[in-house]
Amino acid sequence: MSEVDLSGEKGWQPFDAPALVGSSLRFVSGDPEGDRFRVSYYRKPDSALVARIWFGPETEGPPEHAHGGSMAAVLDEVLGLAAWSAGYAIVVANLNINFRCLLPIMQVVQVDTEIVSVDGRKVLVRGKIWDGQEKVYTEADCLCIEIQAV
Ligand SMILES: CCCCCCCCCCCC(=O)SCCNC(=O)CCNC(=O)[C@H](O)C(C)(C)COP(=O)(O)OP(=O)(O)OC[C@H]1O[C@@H](n2cnc3c(N)ncnc32)[C@H](O)[C@@H]1OP(=O)(O)O
Repeated sequence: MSEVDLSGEKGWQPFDAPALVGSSLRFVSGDPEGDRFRVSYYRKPDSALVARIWFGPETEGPPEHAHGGSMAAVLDEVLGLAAWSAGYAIVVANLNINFRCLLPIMQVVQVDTEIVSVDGRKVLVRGKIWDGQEKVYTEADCLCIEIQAV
């Protein structure tokens, strides 16, 4: 497979997910040379977590487009990690996804995240998979629940 450019934008700081949550998180980001997902995480200057993600041929659902479950897996990981990176040790309790447009595979897209609210143990994270310019493929609200860190 050819080189995939997952570089971030000026001012984004690389974010080391395994250093924060451990090496168990391999389903989406565990095979950086593979044919499924390739992922790089960053923090923006406002410290929001952002990801650059390549959906490889093994994520295919509709011909030449990403399987909905592959997008769900990405959103589960990235939005959950956004809560962790903001200081909340959580698991995801509810993930509500709207698929807006078919997402072509074999291209790099971006996941942006935002911590919307914190209410006791409940942390609501919102995110989207988009082209980084204007085209939104998928939007999600993710309810995370704080747990005792393991
Ligand atoms: C570990 C290292 C990882 C390290 C890796 C971290 C990376 C993160 C990215 C990966 C994320 C995942 O995939 S995690 C894997 C997928 N997720 C799971 O398998 C989670 C399975 N579910 C659970 O374990 C449990 O249901 C919990 C922990 C989420 C909640 O159980 P609990 O601790 O008993 O809390 P509970 O009292 O039920 O709920 C607390 C409050 O949240 C509300 N609440 C709970 N669930 C829901 C819900 N689905 N929808 C609405 N509201 C809900 C309750 O009403 C309550 O509100 P109130 O009465 O207080 O108002």
